[in-house]
Amino acid sequence: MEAKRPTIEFFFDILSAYSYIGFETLLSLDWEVNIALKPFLLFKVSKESGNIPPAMIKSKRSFVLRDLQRQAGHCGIKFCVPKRFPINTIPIMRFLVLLNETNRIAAFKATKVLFNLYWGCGFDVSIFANVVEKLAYETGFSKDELAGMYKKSNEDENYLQILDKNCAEALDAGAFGAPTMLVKLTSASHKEFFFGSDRFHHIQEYLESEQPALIPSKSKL
Ligand SMILES: N[C@@H](CCC(=O)N[C@@H](CS)C(=O)NCC(=O)O)C(=O)O
Repeated sequence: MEAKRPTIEFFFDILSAYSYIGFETLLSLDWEVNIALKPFLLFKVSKESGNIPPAMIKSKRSFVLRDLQRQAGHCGIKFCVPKRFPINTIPIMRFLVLLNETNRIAAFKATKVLFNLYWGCGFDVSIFANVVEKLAYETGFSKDELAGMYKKSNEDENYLQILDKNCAEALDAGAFGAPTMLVKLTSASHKEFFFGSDRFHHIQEYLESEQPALIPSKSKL
């Protein structure tokens, strides 16, 4: 009988460079876990937790830029500073919510495309025309279908509500930034909170504490 798998809920915003690194790292791990995408809004989570975004503190901003370049290089992830930052990611995050509700695999592919276009190539992903072609190529949807989904996600308030619900869920669990990960072991009744793209070794130890067999022995972070 197959072992039940733990779940990692990945809370992210395309605006967040460390979420980009966290997403790429998470996808590269061959852990036997379920991954649930949880699009949320970094600004809302920062504000409502009383945090100050790192880019607003001068010394932190210059460190963060160097840190991101070093960390992306260390992980073998393409990185560049986008021409426009910050951008309004609400419309594109609403679109990812819709996709995630209707086609999980396409949501993973679209998230990868959007992170890569913004943090890997520097394109302004808040302009749908800049991203639709690449999204169509990677997800298999036509450009018209994607444009229809984008329109629907930004007209139907249900998708904003899901985005807000994801923010509230993360905040309730103690979130103050991104990426936030909530890990649910199969035997646990609670979700364990982790913050940052640089804490996968902690998550690994946590997962191994329950079912070491789900983590290949070569998977040392
Ligand atoms: N050390 C973490 C830093 C993550 C980070 O700084 N994330 C930003 C958003 S891109 C944030 O939410 N910062 C809030 C904070 O550091 O309090 C990592 O490597 O991932």
